[in-house]
Amino acid sequence: MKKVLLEVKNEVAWLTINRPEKRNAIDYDVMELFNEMLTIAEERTDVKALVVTGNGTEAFCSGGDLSVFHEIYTKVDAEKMLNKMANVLLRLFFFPKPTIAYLNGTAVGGGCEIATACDFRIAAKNVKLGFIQGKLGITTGWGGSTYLLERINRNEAIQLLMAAEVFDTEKALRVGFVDYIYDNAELYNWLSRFTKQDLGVLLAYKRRYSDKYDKELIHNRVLAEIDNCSSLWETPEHHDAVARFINK
Ligand SMILES: CC[C@H](C(=O)O)C(=O)SCCNC(=O)CCNC(=O)[C@H](O)C(C)(C)COP(=O)(O)OP(=O)(O)OC[C@H]1O[C@@H](n2cnc3c(N)ncnc32)[C@H](O)[C@@H]1OP(=O)(O)O
Repeated sequence: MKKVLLEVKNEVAWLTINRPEKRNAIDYDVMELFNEMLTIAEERTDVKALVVTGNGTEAFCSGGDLSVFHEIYTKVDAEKMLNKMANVLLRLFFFPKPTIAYLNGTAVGGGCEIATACDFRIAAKNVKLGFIQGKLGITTGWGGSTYLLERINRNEAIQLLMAAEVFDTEKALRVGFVDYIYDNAELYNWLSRFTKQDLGVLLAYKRRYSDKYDKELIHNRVLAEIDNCSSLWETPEHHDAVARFINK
Protein backbone atom coordinates (compact mmCIF):
# COMPACT_ATOMS: atom_id res chain seq x y z
CA MET A 1 0.00 0.00 0.00
CA LYS A 2 1.41 3.42 -0.95
CA LYS A 3 2.57 5.45 2.03
CA VAL A 4 1.05 8.66 0.61
CA LEU A 5 -2.19 8.75 -1.37
CA LEU A 6 -3.50 11.47 -3.69
CA GLU A 7 -7.13 11.67 -4.73
CA VAL A 8 -8.89 14.52 -6.56
CA LYS A 9 -12.55 15.05 -5.55
CA ASN A 10 -14.65 18.08 -6.46
CA GLU A 11 -11.60 19.98 -7.75
CA VAL A 12 -9.76 19.45 -4.43
CA ALA A 13 -6.64 17.28 -4.18
CA TRP A 14 -6.54 15.18 -0.98
CA LEU A 15 -2.97 14.22 -0.02
CA THR A 16 -3.24 11.52 2.66
CA ILE A 17 -0.34 10.23 4.73
CA ASN A 18 -1.07 6.52 4.74
CA ARG A 19 0.80 4.84 7.62
CA PRO A 20 -1.96 4.53 10.24
CA GLU A 21 -0.15 1.61 11.86
CA LYS A 22 2.61 4.12 12.74
CA ARG A 23 0.23 7.01 13.45
CA ASN A 24 1.18 8.33 10.01
CA ALA A 25 4.83 8.88 10.95
CA ILE A 26 7.08 10.41 8.30
CA ASP A 27 9.94 8.33 6.88
CA TYR A 28 12.09 8.92 3.78
CA ASP A 29 9.57 7.25 1.46
CA VAL A 30 6.83 9.56 2.72
CA MET A 31 9.04 12.59 2.12
CA GLU A 32 9.68 11.55 -1.50
CA LEU A 33 6.04 10.66 -2.21
CA PHE A 34 4.75 13.82 -0.49
CA ASN A 35 6.91 15.90 -2.83
CA GLU A 36 5.78 13.95 -5.90
CA MET A 37 2.12 14.48 -4.92
CA LEU A 38 2.73 18.22 -4.51
CA THR A 39 3.97 18.33 -8.10
CA ILE A 40 0.86 16.53 -9.37
CA ALA A 41 -1.51 18.76 -7.36
CA GLU A 42 0.33 21.88 -8.56
CA GLU A 43 0.31 20.90 -12.23
CA ARG A 44 -3.26 19.55 -12.53
CA THR A 45 -5.55 22.31 -13.80
CA ASP A 46 -8.57 20.50 -12.34
CA VAL A 47 -7.14 21.02 -8.82
CA LYS A 48 -8.07 24.32 -7.14
CA ALA A 49 -7.02 23.53 -3.56
CA LEU A 50 -4.93 21.00 -1.62
CA VAL A 51 -5.95 19.25 1.57
CA VAL A 52 -3.26 17.41 3.55
CA THR A 53 -4.58 14.84 6.00
CA GLY A 54 -3.83 11.50 7.63
CA ASN A 55 -5.37 8.08 7.08
CA GLY A 56 -7.49 6.68 9.85
CA THR A 57 -9.14 8.33 12.84
CA GLU A 58 -6.23 8.04 15.30
CA ALA A 59 -3.66 10.45 13.89
CA PHE A 60 -2.99 13.19 11.38
CA CYS A 61 0.75 12.62 11.75
CA SER A 62 3.05 11.69 14.66
CA GLY A 63 6.08 13.44 13.19
CA GLY A 64 9.37 11.85 12.21
CA ASP A 65 9.53 8.04 12.22
CA LEU A 66 11.58 7.43 15.36
CA SER A 67 12.19 3.79 14.42
CA VAL A 68 14.12 5.10 11.39
CA PHE A 69 15.53 8.43 12.57
CA HIS A 70 16.83 7.08 15.89
CA GLU A 71 19.76 5.73 13.82
CA ILE A 72 20.78 9.29 12.99
CA TYR A 73 23.49 10.40 15.45
CA THR A 74 25.54 13.26 14.03
CA LYS A 75 24.67 16.88 13.28
CA VAL A 76 25.69 16.37 9.64
CA ASP A 77 23.39 13.36 9.19
CA ALA A 78 20.56 15.08 11.05
CA GLU A 79 20.88 18.10 8.75
CA LYS A 80 20.51 15.83 5.70
CA MET A 81 17.22 14.38 6.98
CA LEU A 82 15.87 17.68 8.25
CA ASN A 83 16.67 19.46 4.98
CA LYS A 84 14.77 16.81 2.98
CA MET A 85 11.45 17.44 4.77
CA ALA A 86 12.14 21.14 5.32
CA ASN A 87 12.36 21.55 1.54
CA VAL A 88 9.03 19.75 1.12
CA LEU A 89 7.39 22.02 3.72
CA LEU A 90 8.95 25.17 2.23
CA ARG A 91 7.31 24.15 -1.04
CA LEU A 92 4.05 23.55 0.81
CA PHE A 93 4.29 26.95 2.56
CA PHE A 94 4.62 28.69 -0.82
CA PHE A 95 2.26 26.33 -2.69
CA PRO A 96 0.49 28.34 -5.44
CA LYS A 97 -3.01 27.08 -4.54
CA PRO A 98 -4.84 27.30 -1.18
CA THR A 99 -3.64 24.61 1.25
CA ILE A 100 -5.54 23.14 4.18
CA ALA A 101 -4.29 20.75 6.87
CA TYR A 102 -7.31 18.67 7.88
CA LEU A 103 -6.38 17.45 11.36
CA ASN A 104 -8.31 14.17 11.40
CA GLY A 105 -6.47 13.01 14.54
CA THR A 106 -3.43 13.54 16.74
CA ALA A 107 -0.77 15.86 15.29
CA VAL A 108 2.49 16.01 17.24
CA GLY A 109 6.08 16.97 16.52
CA GLY A 110 6.73 17.16 12.80
CA GLY A 111 3.01 16.52 12.29
CA CYS A 112 2.36 19.97 13.71
CA GLU A 113 5.11 21.31 11.46
CA ILE A 114 3.37 19.94 8.38
CA ALA A 115 0.08 21.48 9.54
CA THR A 116 1.74 24.84 10.17
CA ALA A 117 3.13 24.93 6.63
CA CYS A 118 -0.47 24.91 5.32
CA ASP A 119 -2.48 28.13 4.93
CA PHE A 120 -5.36 26.80 7.02
CA ARG A 121 -5.62 24.27 9.84
CA ILE A 122 -9.05 22.73 10.27
CA ALA A 123 -9.50 20.11 12.98
CA ALA A 124 -11.97 17.38 13.71
CA LYS A 125 -13.39 17.40 17.25
CA ASN A 126 -11.24 16.36 20.20
CA VAL A 127 -7.94 16.25 18.30
CA LYS A 128 -4.71 16.42 20.31
CA LEU A 129 -1.87 18.64 19.11
CA GLY A 130 1.63 19.44 20.28
CA PHE A 131 5.01 20.79 19.26
CA ILE A 132 6.53 18.09 21.49
CA GLN A 133 10.03 18.22 20.00
CA GLY A 134 11.30 19.90 23.19
CA LYS A 135 10.45 16.78 25.18
CA LEU A 136 12.93 14.92 22.95
CA GLY A 137 15.64 17.50 23.60
CA ILE A 138 15.37 19.08 20.17
CA THR A 139 13.46 21.89 18.49
CA THR A 140 11.33 21.86 15.38
CA GLY A 141 13.55 21.11 12.39
CA TRP A 142 11.33 21.05 9.31
CA GLY A 143 10.42 24.77 9.44
CA GLY A 144 7.63 24.48 12.01
CA SER A 145 8.72 27.26 14.35
CA THR A 146 9.53 29.58 11.44
CA TYR A 147 6.00 29.10 10.09
CA LEU A 148 4.26 29.14 13.48
CA LEU A 149 5.75 32.57 14.21
CA GLU A 150 4.12 33.74 10.97
CA ARG A 151 0.76 32.06 11.53
CA ILE A 152 -0.20 33.11 15.09
CA ASN A 153 0.64 35.70 17.76
CA ARG A 154 4.38 35.39 18.36
CA ASN A 155 4.02 35.20 22.17
CA GLU A 156 1.43 32.43 21.82
CA ALA A 157 3.73 30.70 19.32
CA ILE A 158 6.85 30.75 21.50
CA GLN A 159 4.84 29.40 24.45
CA LEU A 160 3.56 26.44 22.41
CA LEU A 161 7.13 25.70 21.29
CA MET A 162 8.88 26.12 24.66
CA ALA A 163 6.19 24.25 26.65
CA ALA A 164 6.28 21.29 24.21
CA GLU A 165 2.91 20.29 25.66
CA VAL A 166 0.01 18.43 24.09
CA PHE A 167 -2.99 20.75 23.80
CA ASP A 168 -6.61 20.32 22.65
CA THR A 169 -8.61 21.83 19.85
CA GLU A 170 -10.24 24.38 22.14
CA LYS A 171 -6.85 25.86 23.02
CA ALA A 172 -5.72 25.56 19.39
CA LEU A 173 -8.80 27.56 18.34
CA ARG A 174 -8.21 30.13 21.09
CA VAL A 175 -4.61 30.86 20.13
CA GLY A 176 -5.41 30.82 16.41
CA PHE A 177 -3.48 27.68 15.52
CA VAL A 178 -6.69 26.02 14.30
CA ASP A 179 -9.09 28.06 12.16
CA TYR A 180 -12.23 25.91 12.51
CA ILE A 181 -13.42 22.66 14.08
CA TYR A 182 -15.31 20.90 11.28
CA ASP A 183 -16.37 17.39 10.36
CA ASN A 184 -15.84 16.18 6.79
CA ALA A 185 -19.16 17.57 5.52
CA GLU A 186 -18.56 20.99 7.05
CA LEU A 187 -15.07 21.03 5.54
CA TYR A 188 -16.51 20.26 2.09
CA ASN A 189 -19.12 23.03 2.42
CA TRP A 190 -16.46 25.51 3.54
CA LEU A 191 -14.13 24.56 0.67
CA SER A 192 -16.91 24.75 -1.94
CA ARG A 193 -17.28 28.49 -1.26
CA PHE A 194 -13.84 28.95 -2.84
CA THR A 195 -13.61 26.16 -5.41
CA LYS A 196 -16.63 27.56 -7.24
CA GLN A 197 -14.35 30.39 -8.42
CA ASP A 198 -12.12 29.94 -11.46
CA LEU A 199 -8.63 28.58 -10.76
CA GLY A 200 -7.12 31.84 -12.02
CA VAL A 201 -8.89 33.78 -9.27
CA LEU A 202 -7.60 31.47 -6.56
CA LEU A 203 -4.05 31.48 -7.99
CA ALA A 204 -4.03 35.27 -8.06
CA TYR A 205 -5.27 35.65 -4.47
CA LYS A 206 -2.79 33.00 -3.26
CA ARG A 207 0.00 35.07 -4.88
CA ARG A 208 -1.19 38.11 -2.87
CA TYR A 209 -1.27 35.94 0.26
CA SER A 210 2.27 34.64 -0.32
CA ASP A 211 3.65 37.99 -1.45
CA LYS A 212 3.67 39.02 2.21
CA TYR A 213 6.73 36.79 2.68
CA ASP A 214 10.30 37.33 1.47
CA LYS A 215 11.05 33.77 0.27
CA GLU A 216 14.81 34.12 0.80
CA LEU A 217 14.28 35.45 4.33
CA ILE A 218 11.89 32.62 5.20
CA HIS A 219 14.33 30.07 3.74
CA ASN A 220 17.22 31.51 5.78
CA ARG A 221 15.10 31.31 8.94
CA VAL A 222 14.32 27.66 8.16
CA LEU A 223 18.04 26.97 7.66
CA ALA A 224 18.76 28.56 11.06
CA GLU A 225 16.04 26.34 12.56
CA ILE A 226 17.66 23.27 11.01
CA ASP A 227 21.03 24.36 12.42
CA ASN A 228 19.51 24.62 15.92
CA CYS A 229 17.71 21.28 15.68
CA SER A 230 20.65 19.37 14.21
CA SER A 231 23.02 20.69 16.91
CA LEU A 232 20.64 19.50 19.64
CA TRP A 233 20.18 16.21 17.79
CA GLU A 234 23.69 15.15 18.84
CA THR A 235 22.98 15.58 22.57
CA PRO A 236 22.60 12.59 24.88
CA GLU A 237 19.32 14.08 26.07
CA HIS A 238 17.85 13.63 22.57
CA HIS A 239 19.25 10.16 22.00
CA ASP A 240 18.10 9.00 25.45
CA ALA A 241 14.58 10.38 24.90
CA VAL A 242 14.25 8.63 21.55
CA ALA A 243 15.63 5.38 23.01
CA ARG A 244 12.97 5.53 25.73
CA PHE A 245 10.28 5.69 23.06
CA ILE A 246 11.83 2.93 20.94
CA ASN A 247 12.26 0.63 23.96
CA LYS A 248 8.92 1.45 25.58
C1 LIG B 1 11.76 17.45 12.97
C2 LIG B 1 10.58 16.65 13.40
C3 LIG B 1 10.96 15.78 14.53
C4 LIG B 1 11.84 14.65 14.06
O1 LIG B 1 11.59 14.11 12.98
O2 LIG B 1 12.69 14.25 14.85
C5 LIG B 1 9.81 15.15 15.19
O3 LIG B 1 8.76 14.90 14.63
S1 LIG B 1 10.07 14.81 16.85
C6 LIG B 1 8.56 14.05 17.36
C7 LIG B 1 8.55 12.62 16.95
N1 LIG B 1 7.26 12.04 17.31
C8 LIG B 1 6.96 11.62 18.55
O4 LIG B 1 7.76 11.69 19.48
C9 LIG B 1 5.60 11.03 18.77
C10 LIG B 1 5.71 9.58 19.16
N2 LIG B 1 4.42 8.95 19.23
C11 LIG B 1 3.56 9.17 20.26
O5 LIG B 1 3.78 9.99 21.14
C12 LIG B 1 2.28 8.39 20.23
O6 LIG B 1 2.47 7.29 19.35
C13 LIG B 1 1.07 9.20 19.72
C14 LIG B 1 0.68 10.24 20.77
C15 LIG B 1 1.38 9.86 18.40
C16 LIG B 1 -0.12 8.22 19.52
O7 LIG B 1 -0.31 7.47 20.70
P1 LIG B 1 -1.23 6.15 20.63
O8 LIG B 1 -1.30 5.62 22.01
O9 LIG B 1 -2.47 6.44 19.88
O10 LIG B 1 -0.40 5.12 19.73
P2 LIG B 1 0.92 4.31 20.13
O11 LIG B 1 1.87 5.18 20.87
O12 LIG B 1 0.52 3.02 20.72
O13 LIG B 1 1.57 4.06 18.69
C17 LIG B 1 0.96 3.15 17.78
C18 LIG B 1 2.09 2.58 16.95
O14 LIG B 1 2.65 3.65 16.15
C19 LIG B 1 4.03 3.76 16.44
N3 LIG B 1 4.41 5.18 16.36
C20 LIG B 1 3.70 6.22 16.80
N4 LIG B 1 4.36 7.38 16.57
C21 LIG B 1 5.53 7.03 15.96
C22 LIG B 1 6.65 7.75 15.46
N5 LIG B 1 6.71 9.11 15.50
N6 LIG B 1 7.68 7.07 14.92
C23 LIG B 1 7.63 5.70 14.84
N7 LIG B 1 6.60 4.93 15.28
C24 LIG B 1 5.57 5.62 15.83
C25 LIG B 1 4.21 3.19 17.83
O15 LIG B 1 5.54 2.80 18.04
C26 LIG B 1 3.23 2.05 17.80
O16 LIG B 1 3.83 0.99 17.08
P3 LIG B 1 3.75 -0.51 17.63
O17 LIG B 1 4.58 -1.30 16.68
O18 LIG B 1 2.28 -0.84 17.61
O19 LIG B 1 4.31 -0.44 19.04
